[in-house]
Amino acid sequence: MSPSEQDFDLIVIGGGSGGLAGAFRAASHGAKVAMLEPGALGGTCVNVGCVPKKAMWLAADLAEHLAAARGFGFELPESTPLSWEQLLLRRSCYIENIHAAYRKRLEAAGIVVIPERGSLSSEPGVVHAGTSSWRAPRILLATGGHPLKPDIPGVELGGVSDDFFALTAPPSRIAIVGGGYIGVELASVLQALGSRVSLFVRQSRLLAGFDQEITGKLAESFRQAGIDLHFDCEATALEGKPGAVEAITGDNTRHGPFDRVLFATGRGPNVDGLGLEEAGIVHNKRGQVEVDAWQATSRADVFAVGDVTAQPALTPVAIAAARRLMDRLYGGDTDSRLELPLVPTVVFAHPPIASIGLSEEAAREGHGDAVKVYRADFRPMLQALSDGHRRCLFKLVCVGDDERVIGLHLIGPGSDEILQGFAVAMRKGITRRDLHDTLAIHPTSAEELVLI
Ligand SMILES: Cc1cc2nc3c(=O)[nH]c(=O)nc-3n(C[C@H](O)[C@H](O)[C@H](O)COP(=O)(O)OP(=O)(O)OC[C@H]3O[C@@H](n4cnc5c(N)ncnc54)[C@H](O)[C@@H]3O)c2cc1C
Ligand SMILES: NC(=O)c1ccc[n+]([C@@H]2O[C@H](COP(=O)([O-])OP(=O)(O)OC[C@H]3O[C@@H](n4cnc5c(N)ncnc54)[C@H](O)[C@@H]3O)[C@@H](O)[C@H]2O)c1
Repeated sequence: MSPSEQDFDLIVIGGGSGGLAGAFRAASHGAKVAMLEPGALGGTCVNVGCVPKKAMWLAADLAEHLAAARGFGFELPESTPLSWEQLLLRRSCYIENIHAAYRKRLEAAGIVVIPERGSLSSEPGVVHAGTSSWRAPRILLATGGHPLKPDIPGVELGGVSDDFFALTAPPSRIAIVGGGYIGVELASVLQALGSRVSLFVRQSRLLAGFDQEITGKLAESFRQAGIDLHFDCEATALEGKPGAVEAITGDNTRHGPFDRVLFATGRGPNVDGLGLEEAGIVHNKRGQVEVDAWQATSRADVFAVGDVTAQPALTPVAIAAARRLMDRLYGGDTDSRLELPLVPTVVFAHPPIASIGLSEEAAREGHGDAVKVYRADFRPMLQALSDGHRRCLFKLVCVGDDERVIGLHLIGPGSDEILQGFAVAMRKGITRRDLHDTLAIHPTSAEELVLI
């Protein structure tokens, strides 16, 4: 056998959230693993997703807390400018530490990292990478996704979320197109850090699929914060030149000029050059690899996890899918697989939204009059003490005589940290009575959920 045909038990294509989790878990069960990753370790989440996004969100949160501190009596100067350069430096140091930690763990686990783009072969168990081919009886596809732009004239004048992370200074006027997770998060961070943001949403609401009352509150907060919000408004063209771009919308209105336009109009799977057709791997119309409940593709040796599939595009979903798959393939746990109905999620807007289970609309559609909704609408103590305007709305969606909790939706400061523990409880199938039987922790915002 030539060196390029070295045998592994598993070849992982992609070193992002899902690929790394799969490689580590398989190796922990004793598998000999190779991982192909031509880019930075950690993929989207670590380099151009969750992690740098959260750094920016924390900066925006601190800006809000500085205002609250003044309300408490701290004598801060009128203007407390942010050094964008310093923030970016801190952010990249943090990310470099993650890379270093991964490198150390990969080495310790004996995982061979091949810095090449991989593609499947029509021959089962073979992966091509550069001029080499590698063999393993099992292959994991974890190639993730990339931002999509709409097909409109002048689209090249606009960027995507990756370009947001490359900004060396905050734009003074920016347009963001798209009212999903990324559009909402970027709009909110940039406005809080001093940009004037216009957000163009083609639907009549933010964050389709989330509880509508909660997203209505977010829209209200955005308007209060000064975000110029346009609903039912599709960008049909961009005109101008870099640094002075106008957005033309469906009704032929011109908006701008903006120094930047960013598209946050969804993401597509990284399947170009992956050899799916040659390998006979079935995918859907969007190119996402079809997997069954066991992450198996249409070819017996190939499995897939994460954003390259149609499963929810969230890091913990990719990680859980990969770990459970490896526990099944190499750890002897024959029942191990991802269970999806209850996916907790946070939208890191200002204020944040945290959500699990059915929205009020979805619950009423499925369960009609058996649904009962309880609300706590209050001003958190920090806001009240500092004359802040932020309120929290916590919603409990219950069904049946025993009031089983089937949805929990929070908006307001602290929501992002509160949901995780309640997600554990939801998995256990709690009722409203269980919440009432739990002693509150006082004084907190979270206690509202057991008193609701
Ligand atoms: C701006 C933004 C913010 C986000 N915020 C959050 C958040 O707060 N919370 C959350 O849960 N999720 C968040 N997400 C989603 C999350 O980042 C993804 O769901 C997650 O990274 C998916 O992991 P993955 O392993 O499937 O793919 P990725 O992390 O994208 O990794 C795929 C890797 O495969 C590599 N690759 C691609 N093609 C090949 C090939 N042919 N050969 C070898 N390697 C290849 C790529 O270089 C990449 O490193 C965010 C996403 C974005 C864009
Ligand atoms: N906090 C988090 O967990 C987090 C944060 C960011 C991203 N993500 C993940 O990444 C995924 C991708 O994020 P996203 O915001 O790009 O996608 P998304 O699917 O959440 O939202 C895309 C938005 O763009 C709109 N859109 C699509 N085409 C358009 C067009 N031509 N013109 C105008 N609007 C258009 C859609 O209607 C939708 O509102 C998310 O679905 C989520 O799973 C998660």
